Amino acid sequence: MKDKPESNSHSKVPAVPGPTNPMVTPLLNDLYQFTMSYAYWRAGKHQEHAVFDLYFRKNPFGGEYTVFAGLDECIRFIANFKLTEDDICFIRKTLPPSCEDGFFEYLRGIDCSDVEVHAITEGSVVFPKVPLLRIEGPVAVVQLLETPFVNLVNYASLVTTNAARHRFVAGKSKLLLEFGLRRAQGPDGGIGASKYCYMGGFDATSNVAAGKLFGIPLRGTHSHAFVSSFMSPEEIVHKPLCSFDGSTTCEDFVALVQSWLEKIQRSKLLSVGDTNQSELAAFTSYALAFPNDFLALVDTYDVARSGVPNFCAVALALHELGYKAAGIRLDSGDLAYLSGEARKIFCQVEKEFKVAGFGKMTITASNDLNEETLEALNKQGHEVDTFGIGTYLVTCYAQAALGCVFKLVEIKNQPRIKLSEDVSKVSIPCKKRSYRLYGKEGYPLVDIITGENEPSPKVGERILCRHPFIESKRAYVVPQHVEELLKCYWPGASGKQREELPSLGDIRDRCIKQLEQMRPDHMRKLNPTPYKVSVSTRLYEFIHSLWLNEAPVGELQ
Ligand SMILES: Nc1ncnc2c1ncn2[C@@H]1O[C@H](COP(=O)(O)OP(=O)(O)OP(=O)(O)O)[C@@H](O)[C@H]1O
Ligand SMILES: O=P(O)(O)OC[C@H]1O[C@H](OP(=O)(O)OP(=O)(O)O)[C@H](O)[C@@H]1O
Ligand SMILES: O=C(O)c1cccnc1
Ligand SMILES: [Mg+2]
Repeated sequence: MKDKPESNSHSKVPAVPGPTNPMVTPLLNDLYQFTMSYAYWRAGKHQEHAVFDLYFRKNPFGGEYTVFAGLDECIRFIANFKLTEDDICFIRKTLPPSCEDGFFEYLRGIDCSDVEVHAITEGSVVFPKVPLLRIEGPVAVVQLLETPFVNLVNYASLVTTNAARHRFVAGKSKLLLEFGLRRAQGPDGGIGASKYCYMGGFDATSNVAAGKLFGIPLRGTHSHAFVSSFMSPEEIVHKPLCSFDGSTTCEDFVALVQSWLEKIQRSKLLSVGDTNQSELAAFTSYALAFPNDFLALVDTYDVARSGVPNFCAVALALHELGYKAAGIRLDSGDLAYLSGEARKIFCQVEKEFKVAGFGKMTITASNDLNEETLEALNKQGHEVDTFGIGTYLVTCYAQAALGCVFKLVEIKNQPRIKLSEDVSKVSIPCKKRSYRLYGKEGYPLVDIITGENEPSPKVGERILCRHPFIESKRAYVVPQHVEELLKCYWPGASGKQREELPSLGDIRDRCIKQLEQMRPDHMRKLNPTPYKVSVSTRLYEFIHSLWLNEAPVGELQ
């Protein structure tokens, strides 16, 4: 994994760091992209100017929105696109021996300096059929970008959307931690999940490599292994603990904890019996290691009878020395009920021992959480402040893939269409522009796709927005604000101004802001209202004339 800027070997293109994952090279591709490339070359078509759109057809997770992610990695990929001698040698061995040498000479010379990429800004809320990226350039080169681009955008957008959905259910006030590395689909899945869950609105990750690579805040607690590794308090040999301000030293912190446990046990308000002593030893030992960040996993033996009282004894001992404990984690059982029980005990401790703020102790919950369990917890009422979420989040358990596609829409200035029995799969031809039109209340109303050379929609001017395929579906819109969606992120040889690639933090901010800006009925979990995606009248008529032109007329017998 690398993150430092590289000087791109070819002079015409600006320096952009390589892809995060060094496995992302021109060979991370489907074989058919190379065979097609050869066939274009053999036919003398390889330099023909082609335009492709990358888009998806259906929002994931039964929702009505998607967050676009992966653009930064796509631009890193093309900025550094170069086949090595070794790569060319391998392609030569792989293709049939009849393939002519000239093709390999051609491969040796190609880069993406004459490819132009327009894209929607990463972190934007996006909708089906609207191009996320428009890629144009020599057909044989752009063809080689299909698989890597779709690969870089698919999971990135899916998991960012999944994170955004978890954030939506959890609410703004909760802290969300991504704990998925151990369950992610391999190392790249793990790194990608951490990066894109942060982008989608998570606050931190447990993944140390992602913290180093992307500057994502790192957070963590401890596991059951640490608790069960202790047998008794006698195991703790190093017992002194210096007070928070350094003015005194408690020579036997283990005894101090024990004395606090006895006070808790004597309290009528708390009514605590014997607790598990090996658990107490583990907590005491952890507090000695991290007196400023003491957090305990309290569900190894019995949350209410042992884990929470033991935690309170250690936290009160730390408090006596001027420290503030960080909180508890629950990792099994009924999280609504147990978080409520823990909160009651914390409030009783605050009252009994007059420790201001103890009742507000942070409660973290984990264990197979997903949108549904978060929603169930909300319905029941709970006292959890922080959620640690792994498996369901990073594996995108509710939907395995976002069906992004990469379709040819124009070649040599000639619009192309892909027809299908399934109308939703018919591609929208031509090199296009797209706009988001905002209404009176400030919400986005509709996205409209137009031909490249049509005049743009204007604020205050009524425009007819048509469903791309269904004639009867259309609406007039008078936009209060118009935002052009596709921006130039890689100018190729066009000389256009290149958009800066924003930092991960800026993309995350954009994502959060865009999600908040959506009309609530598009965002709700149950039966959300579809957001409208439309085309201009001119594009509508053009699509349908091309459709009729290309579709053979059947004959009934
Ligand atoms: N109050 C609740 N409402 C709905 N779902 C909950 C609630 N509390 C916990 N859950 C979820 O219920 C599931 C419980 O998991 P499981 O049946 O494996 O039990 P467990 O508590 O993990 O048991 P074990 O002690 O064996 O680890 C988890 O997915 C968890 O997120
Ligand atoms: O549940 P997830 O959403 O995937 O979150 C991550 C899980 O990983 C850890 O334990 P692990 O699951 O490895 O052990 P456990 O099965 O004993 O809980 C942690 O305690 C969480 O339960
Ligand atoms: O820090 C934690 O509590 C953690 C990290 C990864 C997985 N489960 C829990
Ligand atoms: Mg678990």
